[in-house]
Amino acid sequence: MLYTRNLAYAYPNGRTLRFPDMECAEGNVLLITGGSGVGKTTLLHLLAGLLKPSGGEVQVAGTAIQSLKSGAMDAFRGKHIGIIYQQSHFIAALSVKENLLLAKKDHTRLLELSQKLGIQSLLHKKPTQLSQGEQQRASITRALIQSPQLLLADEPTASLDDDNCIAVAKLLAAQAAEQKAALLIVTHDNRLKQLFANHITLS
Ligand SMILES: Nc1ncnc2c1ncn2[C@@H]1O[C@H](COP(=O)(O)OP(=O)(O)OP(=O)(O)O)[C@@H](O)[C@H]1O
Repeated sequence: MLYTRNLAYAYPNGRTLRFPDMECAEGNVLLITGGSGVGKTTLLHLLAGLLKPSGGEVQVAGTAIQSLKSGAMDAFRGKHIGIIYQQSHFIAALSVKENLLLAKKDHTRLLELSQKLGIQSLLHKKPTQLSQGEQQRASITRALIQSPQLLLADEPTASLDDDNCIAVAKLLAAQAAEQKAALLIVTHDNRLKQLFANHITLS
């Protein structure tokens, strides 16, 4: 589902970041950890096609995404890749439900996912009225609504307490497995190492 070969990225006037080769099959989880500044966010942006690598290859669902032009990349991302950020970036003036329907106007799917993720009673609320853990569950719902084949999660548990951290991470993995999505979690949160065996540390 996801694999990379010889992936590298050079920021203008910066050093070249080189990443170990990685693979993640559908339904599986790959955890990427590493300290501040090692390139976790850069890697996630390369895998999402938000940055073009200066070298190497990223394959998602059989497509070498580094070769796609920007319009085609945007369309590919919308169809195949769901991204979950540490901060949920919801529009404050809209309800949670309205925010989630912006991702895809599919009421049936939204209802089904909200029940699974236990947020159906929160849909009418404004995002700021949700706790951090609830916001993360809403973010996961938003990423899942398009049934992506690749789920990328950037520090999804960093702002959560231990109980919520484990609950959110397990929920994310369970949903990825159920939908046969490959799940890649990029984090400096060492608490997640106990949950996921498939693990690469960047340095
Ligand atoms: N726009 C930029 N221009 C030049 N260098 C950059 C830029 N963005 C990031 N870098 C450098 O690239 C390296 C990797 O940054 P990145 O943000 O990917 O690390 P990270 O592992 O996500 O860090 P953190 O955990 O602190 O968020 C760092 O050395 C950083 O200084």
